[in-house]
Amino acid sequence: MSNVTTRFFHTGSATDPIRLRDGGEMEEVTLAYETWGELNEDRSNAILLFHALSGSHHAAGFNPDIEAINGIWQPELHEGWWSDMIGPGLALDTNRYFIICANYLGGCYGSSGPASLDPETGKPWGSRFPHVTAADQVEIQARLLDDFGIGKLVAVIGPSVGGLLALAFATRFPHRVANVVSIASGYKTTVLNRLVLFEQILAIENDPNFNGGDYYEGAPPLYGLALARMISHKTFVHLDAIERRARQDVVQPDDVLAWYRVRDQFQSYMLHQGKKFVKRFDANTYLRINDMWSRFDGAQEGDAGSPEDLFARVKDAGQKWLVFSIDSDFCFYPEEQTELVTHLEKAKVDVMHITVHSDKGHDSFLLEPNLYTPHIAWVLGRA
Ligand SMILES: CC(=O)SCCNC(=O)CCNC(=O)[C@H](O)C(C)(C)COP(=O)(O)OP(=O)(O)OC[C@H]1O[C@@H](n2cnc3c(N)ncnc32)[C@H](O)[C@@H]1OP(=O)(O)O
Ligand SMILES: N[C@@H](CCO)C(=O)O
Repeated sequence: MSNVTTRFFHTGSATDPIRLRDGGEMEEVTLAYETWGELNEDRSNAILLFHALSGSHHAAGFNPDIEAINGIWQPELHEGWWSDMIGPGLALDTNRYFIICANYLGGCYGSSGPASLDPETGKPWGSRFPHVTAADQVEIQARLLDDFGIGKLVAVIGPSVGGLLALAFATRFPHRVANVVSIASGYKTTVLNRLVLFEQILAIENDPNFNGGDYYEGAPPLYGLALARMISHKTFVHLDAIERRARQDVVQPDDVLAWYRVRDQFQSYMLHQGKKFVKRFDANTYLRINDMWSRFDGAQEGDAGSPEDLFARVKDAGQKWLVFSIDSDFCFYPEEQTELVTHLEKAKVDVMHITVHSDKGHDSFLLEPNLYTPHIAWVLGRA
């Protein structure tokens, strides 16, 4: 895949502000996004991809212009997170499809977010950046599709938190999408997941530099954000995988996070993940997306009275679903993922459920896309 560059979509105005479901209002919203492939003449070959928690719009190829939050070059930012999935002849075949991926609202990779400048003050939004729900996210991205003149999508695809957004899009705009691919995601965030996310909120908000979210003129809450990542990372990678991945030869014994000196390769590995993460991510963005994820309930996001009501509209629209669950997932537990399948089956929606057997855990979709490509290619091929 050749170089790609970030594009920007602007929407909203003083007379037509973006109204968010929690009451927030924004006069102008910017979405950073990338596209791959060509939109055909009747605009009928588009696929909308939703990225996960800390991902960006840069899903494939090499993008030289993604700026990390601290302005330091981060290799993992410039390489697409799904380059093995998107490209000529790949599952998301750019010879056939036009793929779009946007950095979600509240993000820190170019879309409007807490670290971006409030047009009214010329200063970073910080604590004043509004809370954004999954429904808000897909309403904004539907505007991006309108701007392209795209009516109905071939598919929406989302892994992890992106899978929640794919569900929200498919149920809020049931007639605007033919196929839905949900990967390692679910229907409703469980109490356990909300508690894990709550610990991450506490880690960030109790950082001495947090300053209520208004830290951009001083030292950022790196300790809290690193700790939040360390809490979450254990859910992204299968616990056995951590033992395999934590190498002895790169232990950094003098490495400390605040006051703590690592004692073994496992602590050193986890500390490294935290320290690596804070170079590319913003704490306020983490809190906004964490909040969106924590409160996710498919029926609520779709303004439906029940899952039955919600999926009845999916059935009526004739959507086809492909749901992947990962048997070693500690982030979206398999039972969370199968709950989605159960609702779809009860509504008699055309759904194919694939359980991926992987020793990698939740991030299997990042590390071994080859386990997913044949099924996705088949589903899209029948479109
Ligand atoms: C769909 C989306 O939008 S998601 C896109 C978001 N992108 C990501 O999440 C990418 C970041 N990756 C991850 O978070 C996931 O861990 C994975 C599973 C995708 C792989 O992460 P990686 O960090 O690439 O691999 P891994 O978890 O094995 O860690 C390897 C790193 O740990 C280091 N390491 C290994 N053992 C130790 C140790 N004992 N002490 C210190 N460092 C260690 C390695 O040197 C390596 O360092 P590097 O990352 O600087 O090269
Ligand atoms: N590890 C990936 C997937 C988590 O959902 C991320 O940080 O976005």
